[in-house]
Amino acid sequence: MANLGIVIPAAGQGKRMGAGCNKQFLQLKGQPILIHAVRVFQMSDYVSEIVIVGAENDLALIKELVDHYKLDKVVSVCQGGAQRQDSVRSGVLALSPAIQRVVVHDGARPLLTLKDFHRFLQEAEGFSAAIMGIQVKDTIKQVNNSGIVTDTLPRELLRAVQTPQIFERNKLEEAHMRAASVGYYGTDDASLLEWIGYPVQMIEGSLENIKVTTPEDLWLSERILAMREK
Ligand SMILES: Nc1ccn([C@@H]2O[C@H](COP(=O)(O)OP(=O)(O)OP(=O)(O)O)[C@@H](O)[C@H]2O)c(=O)n1
Ligand SMILES: C[C@](O)(CO)[C@H](O)COP(=O)(O)O
Repeated sequence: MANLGIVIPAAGQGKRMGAGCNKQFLQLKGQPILIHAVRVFQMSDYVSEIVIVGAENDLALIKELVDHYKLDKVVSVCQGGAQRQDSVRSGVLALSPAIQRVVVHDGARPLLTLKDFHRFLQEAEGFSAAIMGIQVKDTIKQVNNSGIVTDTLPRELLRAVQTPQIFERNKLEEAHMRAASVGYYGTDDASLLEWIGYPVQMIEGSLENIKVTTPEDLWLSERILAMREK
């Protein structure tokens, strides 16, 4: 399980947050969201290196934060691309050749605990690709372009997918390269392996491991952190 490489995509624009800056620099309990997201991997004995992928204009600030918070497992802060997938691809290529297993985790998911990460690693052992996801609580319907419901999907088979996602490095690289060569885009990394036909194992995630996407997620994140302090 040791010798893991971590890729943190953090090169988004945070448009849905509407903060006028990259949402990952907004503070949660006095520290940037991005730092919360990275720290869990800095603390894990299974992790040997971390790559953070940032937007061109954010690279200097990310490097300053890495120094300030003494994140000495961060081996590279590299430039991302137009889509999340382009950013992850750059990050994977920046890992050192010794890394055989890669974990991808959104820079906008600051609430993953070390305990949940280690449980995930344990349950992912033996699988070439595994992802965190949670059972959906609502009924999910499919609609057409006019908003007419075309299907009610079987809820027991549905999962809302999170990160971390773990992969054998050669399969992740292959999937990213093949997708890039034909311009195929997926909303997560696992979908690229699924597209090729590789199996991906689902592992139970955590309700608290939310992605900070819209302003109410910030409020919820503060509440979750406050609850953990009790
Ligand atoms: N070109 C991109 C787009 C997204 N991300 C990262 O992927 C994660 C998940 O993306 P999301 O929450 O959608 O972030 P944004 O793209 O910043 O949000 P929005 O779509 O609202 O602009 C974030 O950590 C984000 O920084 C990235 O590295 N490179
Ligand atoms: C990878 C992800 O966090 C899984 O839920 C999600 O798909 C990222 O999507 P986004 O549109 O870039 O937020």
